[in-house]
Amino acid sequence: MQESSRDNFQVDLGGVVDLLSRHIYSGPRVYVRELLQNAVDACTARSEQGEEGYEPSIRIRPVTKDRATFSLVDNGTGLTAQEARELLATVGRTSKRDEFGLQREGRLGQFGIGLLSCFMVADEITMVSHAEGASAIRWTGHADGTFNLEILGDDATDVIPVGTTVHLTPRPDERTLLTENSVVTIASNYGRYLPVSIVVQSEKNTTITTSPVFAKDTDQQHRLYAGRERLGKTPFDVIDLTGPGIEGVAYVLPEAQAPHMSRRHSIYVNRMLVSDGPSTVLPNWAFFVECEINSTDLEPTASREALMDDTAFAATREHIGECIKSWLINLAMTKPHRVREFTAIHDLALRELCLSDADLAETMLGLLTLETSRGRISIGEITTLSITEDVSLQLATTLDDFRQLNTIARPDTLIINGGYIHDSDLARLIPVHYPPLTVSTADLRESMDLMELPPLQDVEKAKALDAQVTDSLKDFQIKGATRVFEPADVPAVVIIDSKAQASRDRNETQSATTDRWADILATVDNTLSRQTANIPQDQGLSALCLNWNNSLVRKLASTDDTAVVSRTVRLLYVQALLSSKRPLRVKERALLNDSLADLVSLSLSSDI
Ligand SMILES: Nc1ncnc2c1ncn2[C@@H]1O[C@H](COP(=O)(O)OP(=O)(O)OP(=O)(O)O)[C@@H](O)[C@H]1O
Repeated sequence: MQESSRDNFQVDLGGVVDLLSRHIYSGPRVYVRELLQNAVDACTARSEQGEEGYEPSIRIRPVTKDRATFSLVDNGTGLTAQEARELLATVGRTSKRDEFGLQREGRLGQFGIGLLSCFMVADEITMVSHAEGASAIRWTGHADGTFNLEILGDDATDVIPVGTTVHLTPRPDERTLLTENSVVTIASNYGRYLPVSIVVQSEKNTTITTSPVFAKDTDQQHRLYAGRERLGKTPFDVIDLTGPGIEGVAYVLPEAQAPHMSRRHSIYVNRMLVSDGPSTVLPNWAFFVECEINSTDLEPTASREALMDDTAFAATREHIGECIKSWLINLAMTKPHRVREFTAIHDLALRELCLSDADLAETMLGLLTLETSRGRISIGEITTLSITEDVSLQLATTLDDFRQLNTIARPDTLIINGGYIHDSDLARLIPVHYPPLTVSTADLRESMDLMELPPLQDVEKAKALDAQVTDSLKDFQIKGATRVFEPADVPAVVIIDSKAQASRDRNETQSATTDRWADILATVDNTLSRQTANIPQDQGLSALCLNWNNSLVRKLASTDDTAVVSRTVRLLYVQALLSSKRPLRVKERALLNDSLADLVSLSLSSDI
């Protein structure tokens, strides 16, 4: 026969108390927060009873050289003996949840463990409490999981005001945390915006509570001042974040901010500080603000040091994002000069924002600037140019392509540099927000094909010159391609395709590195050369385009002295490389030196 029985789990109370008090919280300083929380909740409960003239208040008396005990006094509801037995002595039992297990509105606590945090600083917690109409009690809890409850007589009850006083006698190692300075600092940190007056009473009285910067009646001047206190500089502006279940401000940073640097955001729940550091409650792109918010919807975890990542969290995040975007749109509409200042400071953030939000892009895109073949101009100016001058917009997707295309751009084309972060994506938004404009991807080969050829009567001369260029520069795999382009004083431009560029880089590294690494690079280069061997030579895009408009080039085409042509071509190649801002490789530096030396000796021998 099978036997079965149902038993309760056995709980080692001392172990549970130790676990909860020492391991759920980040450190012992949170004992102040947990006591404040209980005191505020008790005052809130008493306020709800509608007693006339009731003024909630919390007073803290830190330890001093003459006072060995820390006390926190509230004039809240107090506890009856029955409640003390049930609520204080039962771990996990709380009065702050309703019959459905939901946290009561406006309460800070909900888990029934907060009081245990006091065991991090003291071995004993004593609570003297008096609830209206009941006898006062003295409850003492011990870290080993035991407690004493004493019901006080009428004489004592008569002189103890309604409310609760918690007494803690600190362990010597934690005493500092219960002295005046620490208590003021910790209480201000967590409780400065709490809705009940808190005063620390010691040699002097220090009022902890202050009106929150995000309170409805705080004017903008005061908010800017609070921002200066916090950031150390006056914020560019302060954005109001008030909405359903949330009150708050976002300080717009007055200086550029690296996107990867996380800012400190202070997040309060029911006016008690929960998180004071980087937070994902702000969208990633909002790295140009620092926030102070208070929510009635966000839910702290049991440690009260983090927030649950739930639907309220997502809604808060969305709300904050929307407020910041509306502020920007409003600024763009009403204060164009301010938005230009903002753009100058937080350019990168704005670029990211426009890419992630179509509404914002509709208003802000025109303000962003892009580098173009006509200099750095705003997208608004680019679109105006395109419409008024019938200029076609072409996007160079790499910096190198832009540099090359820039030199050969036709007057009816505007080349946009998409080589910097976000710029290609932003240029591609132009047709979306400014139809019917189009932006095509610029193609080096096509652009070269579109360049004008020399006039018919000069074609043969130009072809011969091209052959000489190809021969003079065969070591560099550059072919000659004489064309007609502006400006006439530029004799040559060099066009190098990305594969050729990669090979240039490998060759350079090969010549400057150790034998073993050079061997590896040589193998890579040979393999790649074999792979591209089937591509017809004339399809390679690396070319030196000589400018038939340039008198030196035309003179060169009429010279029979092949040595002079070869030297000049090599020099023109190096000059073109330098003016396209490409660094010279070892081989190219040698070529420059040799060509100059040749020219010097040529001119010396002609002098003799
Ligand atoms: N100062 C006080 N005045 C009246 N009742 C109190 C006071 N402090 C504690 N209590 C009672 O003791 C209960 C347990 O308190 P405890 O701090 O352990 O948990 P909690 O505040 O309910 O929840 P949490 O763990 O989230 O803080 C409370 O629910 C409350 O009913």
